Order: sequence, then C-alpha cells, then structure tokens
Amino acid sequence: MTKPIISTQDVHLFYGKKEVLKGISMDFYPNEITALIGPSGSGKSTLLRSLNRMNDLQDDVTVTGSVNIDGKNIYAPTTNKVDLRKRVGMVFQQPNPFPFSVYENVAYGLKLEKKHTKEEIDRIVEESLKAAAVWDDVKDKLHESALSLSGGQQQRVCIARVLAVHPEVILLDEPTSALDPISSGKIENMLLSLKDEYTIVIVTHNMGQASRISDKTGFFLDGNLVEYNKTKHIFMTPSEKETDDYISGRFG
Ligand SMILES: Nc1ncnc2c1ncn2[C@@H]1O[C@H](COP(=O)(O)OP(=O)(O)OP(=O)(O)O)[C@@H](O)[C@H]1O
Repeated sequence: MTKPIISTQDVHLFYGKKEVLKGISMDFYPNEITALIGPSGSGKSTLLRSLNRMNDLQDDVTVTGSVNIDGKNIYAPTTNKVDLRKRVGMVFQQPNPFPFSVYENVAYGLKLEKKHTKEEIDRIVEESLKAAAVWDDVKDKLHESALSLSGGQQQRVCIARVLAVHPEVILLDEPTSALDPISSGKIENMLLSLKDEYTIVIVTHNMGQASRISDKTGFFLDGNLVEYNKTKHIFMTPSEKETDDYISGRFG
C-alpha cells in the first residue's frame, strides 16, 4: 500500500470565533492529483492553505488537529515554515510574478538558498520553465520583465518558480480561473505531466477540469468534507445526495 504524503487528522480551523473547517481528515497520495470542489465559502481554500501553514500569516487563526507530512505534524512549534513552504509550494489564483525578469523570478528561491553555482541556476531555470511548459514562449525573453507576459504565461512562470526549488507537493488555488481556455488547457496538460514527480492538490470551481485531471476529488460543504473518493466515483456514482446535487448543478 502506498503511504500518503500528507495526512490531515480532524482539522478544525477558526477565524476568530467562526469555525470554517469542522474536522477534516484527508489523505493525499504521491503521484496523484487531488481536486477540492464545493460551493463558494465551503472551506476549500482554507484547507489548501492549512497544508503549508499559509493561514498562520493571520493572527486570529486557530487550528486544532494535525497535518502530518512524513508522519510529523507541521503545526508542531519546531516546524521551520520556510522549509515547509519549500517542500509544499503554492500557486495562487491570480498570477503573481515578482516585478523582475523571467529569469530572476525562477532563480529567486535558488539564489536565496546560496548553494548553487551560476551554471546550476541557469540549468535549473531552463528545466523548470520547460517542465512548466512555458520555455518556448520565454526562451528569447528571459531577461525581460515577467510582467510583460500574458496572464497564462505569467501563471506558468509562477509554476516554474515553485518547481525550481523542488517541492514534494504543489498546492494550486484555482490556478486557471483568470485564464482563457487555451492557457487553461496548457496548464491542465502540464499538471498531468508533473504528477509523475509531484503530489498535486488543486482547488477548482471547474467541474470539467476536476474530472479531466484529478485522480481523487473531495467535495466540501459548509466546512465539512462531505465525500472524498476516486474522481470517477464522485462524478459517476456519488454516495451522498449533496455531492450529486452539486455536481449536477442543482446548487452552488
Ligand atoms: N482571512 C479570512 N478571515 C476571516 N474569514 C475568512 C478568511 N478567509 C476565508 N474566510 C471565511 O472562511 C470561509 C471559507 O472560506 P474559503 O475561502 O476557504 O472558501 P472556499 O470554499 O475556498 O470559497 P471560494 O470558492 O469562494 O474561494 C468563508 O466563510 C470565508 O468568508
């Protein structure tokens, strides 16, 4: 049996007194894409952000339960959050390149590590841009501002920036919702090719996207994980009425 790379156990999360995650237990497996679906406000992004402690940036947040990576609770006080976010990288809904060149965007994390030669950084930048399926678009403008690229190209550069530091897990929060269908399709194909090497968790409102690319799907409603199963099962023969209602467009 393959072991999960991330395992959440009875995670409750409060913003102030408001409970937005109500006891989430969920395993994420290597080399799989897991989609988190559900109506607006159901807690998908909050759960995603709890997997690399992005929620801790706010001080009125309380988390109970545990999120284990390789058997260690990332909420233990000894966790180094910088290392954690290298292992568990994140891509946001709006492409957010730094106002630097394409090259500097992708090299940024590597330069902070201060353990690579210039030649190694050049190689990793190229490999990461290739893996993110944007090399052909940018190879002749590596030293131009990333902000001059299209939204779809910027998003792929942001994915290359995450790949450059070799994470184990990639979290994506609605990464294609601001993009046109062609750019979205490129990102979907890229994610499918990346799952040989990475564990991928994606929040999406696009049911077609979830069914095209994910191996497993979790359906969230009002802070609860209503159903979590193989994507085929969720879309073809959901066990819960709420899941069926949501995927067939009866609410949300
Ligand atoms: N920073 C915050 N401070 C206070 N409440 C928040 C914060 N972020 C989210 N919430 C609340 O937590 C609940 C869950 O939000 P979350 O963003 O996780 O939902 P979601 O399912 O990802 O929604 P969407 O699909 O609209 O992004 C919502 O009621 C939201 O208003």
